[in-house]
Amino acid sequence: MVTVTLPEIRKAQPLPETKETALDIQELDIYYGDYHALQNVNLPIKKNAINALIGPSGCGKSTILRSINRMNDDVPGFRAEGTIQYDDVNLLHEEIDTVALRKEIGMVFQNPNPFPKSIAKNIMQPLKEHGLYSKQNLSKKVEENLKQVGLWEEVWDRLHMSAYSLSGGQKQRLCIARTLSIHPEVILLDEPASALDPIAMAKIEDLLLTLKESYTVLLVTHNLQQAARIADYTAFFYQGELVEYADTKQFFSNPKEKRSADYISGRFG
Ligand SMILES: Nc1ncnc2c1ncn2[C@@H]1O[C@H](COP(=O)(O)OP(=O)(O)OP(=O)(O)O)[C@@H](O)[C@H]1O
Repeated sequence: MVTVTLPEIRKAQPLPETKETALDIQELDIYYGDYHALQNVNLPIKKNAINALIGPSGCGKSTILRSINRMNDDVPGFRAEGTIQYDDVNLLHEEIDTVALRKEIGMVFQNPNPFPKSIAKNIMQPLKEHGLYSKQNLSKKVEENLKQVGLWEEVWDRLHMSAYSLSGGQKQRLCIARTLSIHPEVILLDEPASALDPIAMAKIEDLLLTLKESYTVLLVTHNLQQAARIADYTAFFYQGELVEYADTKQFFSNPKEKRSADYISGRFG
């Protein structure tokens, strides 16, 4: 019999907890003026995994996404202390190039916000802006991107129609395709399916499960069932504090903190 040691098994098939960290949030404090919105948050965002941020309204979930992408820089009174480490860069460094940052770390919002252009141009525009195309391969790239989000079959014969003619779920998948077109490493999604019907939501969830093979996914969701269904890791926030971070199965089946148990059983929030 061939025996395999534990380290060998780990090497062959990484356990979820041994996944590499894509973004490492360390001692993060966020202020809006005098308001201390996030307090000493330490959280690893795992590579090639779906990382869910959950918690009641106002607990700071969107603030984390917006801080990673530096979208709060212009908010009056906003201040961030601590580190968000990405490779060898602290994303909070004041001299960071936010255009380059947003190419590596893309964002998808709650309400689908396609450009007021044709379906094809929604994909072409970022490709052009980032010099990622040649005339010969532009339509091929559009096709590839739309296939990546399962939209090609639905829209191939109306690529030149306005993106506004799509359904809500289709618009959201187009926005995800647009984000993917410039090859980010990390995708931040702020409640991407909360405005959608259950079928469109299921398509987004299936898509995220596919995307995690190639990308790191950081998902803010109010929907606990969604986090339980698709997230590999779950972080629960309450009033600006990270209460618990765990493997999703463990978090929902055996939370360590009373506040987590109360929240997932609907006793508050
Ligand atoms: N631009 C801002 N100026 C002042 N305070 C803000 C600003 N944005 C957020 N806050 C405050 O920071 C806290 C965290 O807000 P945030 O939007 O991150 O919460 P959230 O968990 O994403 O909430 P929701 O689930 O309702 O979107 C809240 O108390 C909010 O009022």
